[in-house]
Amino acid sequence: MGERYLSIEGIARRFPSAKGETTVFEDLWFSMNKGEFACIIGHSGCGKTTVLNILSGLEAPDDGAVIVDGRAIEGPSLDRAVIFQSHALLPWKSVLGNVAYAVASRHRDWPRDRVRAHAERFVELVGLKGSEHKKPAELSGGMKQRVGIARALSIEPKMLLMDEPFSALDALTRGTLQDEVRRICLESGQTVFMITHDVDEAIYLADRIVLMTNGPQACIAEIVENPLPRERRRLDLHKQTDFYAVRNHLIDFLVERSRTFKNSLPAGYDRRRPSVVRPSLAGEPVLSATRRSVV
Ligand SMILES: Nc1ncnc2c1ncn2[C@@H]1O[C@H](COP(=O)(O)OP(=O)(O)OP(=O)(O)O)[C@@H](O)[C@H]1O
Repeated sequence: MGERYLSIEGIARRFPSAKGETTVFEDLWFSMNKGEFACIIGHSGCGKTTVLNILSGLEAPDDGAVIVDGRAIEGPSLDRAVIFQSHALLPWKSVLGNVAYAVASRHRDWPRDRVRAHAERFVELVGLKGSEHKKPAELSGGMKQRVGIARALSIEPKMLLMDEPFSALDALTRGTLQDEVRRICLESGQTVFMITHDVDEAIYLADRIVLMTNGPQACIAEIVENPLPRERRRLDLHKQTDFYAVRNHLIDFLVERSRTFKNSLPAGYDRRRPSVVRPSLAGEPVLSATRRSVV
């Protein structure tokens, strides 16, 4: 990690509404380095999916820009793969067929056997070897989500964009897939931006957690740096010294400060530089701040 990969620069999104126009969010600033894993947390309607759509290139911001690898996003790119909560698989194609379809779109000059071998590698990576000839209708929710993950990973994107990818799964499958995605992302050095409502999931997966205030006119309240060591195991999280410090901080934000934050902004608050906080049992240091204190 280290080199800057993505910069969100002052983006806003507005939609027509009964009152004329609603600003969902405005003046969002956030940047990510290559290989970083960021989660975004905020209440329903604050605009998380809209931000992700803008990062994918499916939507354009009304103000501001997103720069990736030095260039403004102007549309979708195979460099940025999206994993949705619903799997969006092609129902008439097999597991392997769904993945191979993505590979063939990425590598139009590859012969069929090379496409197939590449797709097989990713089907195996997500633990679906043996089910490669099944159609989506024959798969459980967890298996379908694995196909979606294999399909996104198979095009070897520079960035993964994930919209609550595990939320529809049972707890056991969710945990296993979280482990696999974390391992694969760490090994591949992919940059990941993920939406989640699950505080524990964010603490397990993310290097940094972006906290959005409630909408409309949502903004980034704070960037939370994860104090846990990067080498961490899901089942040991609760034994980590700072786990409860960061967990309490996130829950406190969701319960209270996401609602009140905008009304208590100090004069001169600079949205370009939201506070950076690293919760710890040893106190709660604000690493950089444009406001005086963190509750
Ligand atoms: N195409 C659209 N036209 C009009 N309003 C829209 C459109 N897309 C999103 N919105 C509105 O923008 C707001 C933010 O939507 P978005 O789905 O980004 O929120 P979210 O934070 O992802 O919510 P959730 O957590 O429930 O998925 C909502 O009020 C939604 O109704």
